[in-house]
Amino acid sequence: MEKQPKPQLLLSSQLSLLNRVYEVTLNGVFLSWKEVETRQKRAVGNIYGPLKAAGSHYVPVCEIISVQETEEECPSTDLGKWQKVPQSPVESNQHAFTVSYVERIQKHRWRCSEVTLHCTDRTLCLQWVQAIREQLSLLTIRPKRLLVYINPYGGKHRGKRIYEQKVAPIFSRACISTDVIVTERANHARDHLKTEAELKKYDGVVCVGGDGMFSEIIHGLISRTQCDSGVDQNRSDETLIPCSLRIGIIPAGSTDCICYATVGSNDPVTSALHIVVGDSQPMDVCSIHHNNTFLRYSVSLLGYGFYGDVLTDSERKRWMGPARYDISGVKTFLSHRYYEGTISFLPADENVGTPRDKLQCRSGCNICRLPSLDKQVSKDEESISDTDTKGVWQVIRGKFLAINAACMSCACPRSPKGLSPSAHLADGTADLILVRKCSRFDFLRHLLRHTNKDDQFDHPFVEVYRVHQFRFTPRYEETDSELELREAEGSGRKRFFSQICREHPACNCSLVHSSWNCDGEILPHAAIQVRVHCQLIKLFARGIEEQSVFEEPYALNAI
Ligand SMILES: CCCCCCCCCCCCC/C=C/[C@@H](O)[C@H](COP(=O)(O)O)NC(=O)CCCCCCCCCCCCCCC
Ligand SMILES: Nc1ncnc2c1ncn2[C@@H]1O[C@H](COP(=O)(O)OP(=O)(O)O)[C@@H](O)[C@H]1O
Ligand SMILES: [Ca+2]
Repeated sequence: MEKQPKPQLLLSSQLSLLNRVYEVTLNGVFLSWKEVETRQKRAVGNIYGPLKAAGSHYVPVCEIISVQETEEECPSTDLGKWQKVPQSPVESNQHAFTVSYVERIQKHRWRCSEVTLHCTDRTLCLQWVQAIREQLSLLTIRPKRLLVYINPYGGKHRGKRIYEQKVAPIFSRACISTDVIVTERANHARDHLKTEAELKKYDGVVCVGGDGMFSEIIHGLISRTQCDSGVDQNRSDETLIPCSLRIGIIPAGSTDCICYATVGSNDPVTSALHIVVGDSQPMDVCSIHHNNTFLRYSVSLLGYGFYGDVLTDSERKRWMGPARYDISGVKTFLSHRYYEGTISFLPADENVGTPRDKLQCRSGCNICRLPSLDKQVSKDEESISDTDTKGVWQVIRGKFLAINAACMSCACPRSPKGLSPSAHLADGTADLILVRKCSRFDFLRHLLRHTNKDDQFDHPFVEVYRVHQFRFTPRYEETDSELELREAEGSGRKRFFSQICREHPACNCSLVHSSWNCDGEILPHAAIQVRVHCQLIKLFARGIEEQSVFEEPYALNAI
C-alpha cells in the first residue's frame, strides 16, 4: 500500500485544559490534543465523541463548527455574581479559545461538543483562533447563506420551536446567515421558490417539516430550474436539469422518512450539523405523468392500494398528528381491499444491484458513485428493440393489495430498514414492490417484516423489481383491446360489473380504484407513468454512515 504523505503541521503548542497540560496540534486535516504527562492514561468513558487514542483526541477540521476567543468568567466586584467579562491580558490562564465540533452519539445522531484550551498569552490565543479560522475558510462547500421555510403545522406543530431552540443557535454559531419564512398556507413555500425567491443570494434551502413540506420545496426548486432552462415538465421524455441549490431537512413532520433515510436519524440537531459542515448527497427523483400532463415528483414512497388508502383515510384525521397513520393503517388493513390493473416497467441492469441483495446504500456508496451505463434510458421507449434484453418492457397483470415504488429505502422510525432496505439514494432506479392479493394473515406477516430483520420480499405473493420507468393502468381504465384480451381469458362478465362499480365505489368489490400516495400527498389520477431521474437534487446529508465510524477511531495512520 502506498504511504500517504503526512499533512503539513500548521501550529503546535502546549496549552492547558482543565488544569492539565496538553500538546495541541493543528494540521490541514486534524486538530488534536494529547495530554503531556509521564504516565499516560488510556482514554476511558464515552466511546463516541472526538477520536481518542491513548489519551489523544482528534477532531477532523471538516467537523469543526467554529472557533472563538473565550470570555472568561470572573466574579464581578460590585454584584458578587459571576459575569462574562472581556479578555484582558492580566493573568496568563485567562486567555482561552473554544472550539465547537461535531461529536457522534448513538443511532447516527450528532451533537455539538466544545473544548476550551487555555493559552499563556493573548498573542498565542489569537494565533490559534486565526489558524483554525483560516482552515475553516478553506472549506468552501460550507453554506454561508440559507433560505429557511418552516411549516408551523407539520407533525406535532413543533416546527417553529424546534427551529428557534435547536437549529438557529447552531447556524449562528457557525456564522450562517438565514432568511426565515414561516409558511402561512399549503404550497406557500413551493410557490415562493417557483416564482419569487431570489435564489442567487443563497447557498441552500432548508425546510423545517415533514416529507410533505420537503415535497413542496423540491417541486418549487425543480420547476424553477426547468423553467429557467426552458425545459417542459409536461413532456415525460424530457431530460430534466439538476437543481444546483442543496436542500436541508430539519425533521418536524409525521414520518420524516427522507431525513431518516439520508441521515440515519430524525434528529433536528444532527440535520443542522450536516448542513453546517456542508454535506452533499445527490438524490434520485421520480417524475409522474398522466398522458402528457405532469402531475408530481416523488422521492420516497409512491404507493397505490394499501398506502394510498391509508393516506386518504388519514387526511381526515390530521388533527391527531402522526398517530393518524397508525389508526388509518389498522382500519385499512382490516378493510383488506385489493385492486386490479396492469403494471409495465423497464427493468434496470443488474449491475446496479437488486432489491434483494444485502448491499445497502451507505455513505460513499459505490453503486451511487459510479452511475451505470443504462441509467440514461432511451428517450423514445418504443424504439427499444425487443432483442435488447436490458431495454425490454415487462408487463404484469393482476390483483394487488399494494403497488409501491421506492426511489430510496424509505427507512423511518416506524420501519427502520424501510420499504426496500437495499434501494439506493442516487443510482437512477426505483424498487417496484408488488403485493398480490393474499389472506389478511399473510399481509400482516408481510407488514410485520418491515419492523424486524426478516426479508419482507420473501413471500410467494410479493415481487420486487429494480426499474427505471413504470406505468400503471387500473383495470377500469384499460383500453378495449386490453379488456378484450382478458375477456378471452374467461372473465367476460366482469367488464359489465366494472362499469357498475365505477358508479358505486362503496360496494367494496375488487374493481374500485385506489389513489396514489406520493410522498404523503394524494394524486388525482390512478393511471400514471413514472420515470426515475438520476441525481436530480442534492441534500445537505451524506447518506447513512457505517456504524464503525461511530464506534471506532478512524485509521489514525493518516494523521
Ligand atoms: C403491524 C405493523 C406494521 C407496520 C408497517 C409499517 C410500514 C411502514 C412503512 C412506511 C413507509 C413510509 C414511507 C414514507 C412516506 C412519507 O413520505 C409519507 C408522508 O410523510 P409525512 O407525513 O411526514 O409528510 N408518509 C406516509 O405516507 C405514512 C405511511 C405510514 C403508514 C403506516 C402504516 C401503519 C400500518 C399499520 C398496520 C397495522 C395492522 C395491524 C393489524 C392488527
Ligand atoms: N402554513 C401551512 N398551513 C397549512 N398547511 C401547510 C402549511 N405549510 C405547509 N403546509 C402543508 O402541510 C402538509 C404537511 O406538511 P408536513 O410538514 O409534511 O407535515 P406532516 O409530516 O405532519 O404531514 C404539506 O402538504 C404542506 O404542503
Ligand atoms: Ca434510487
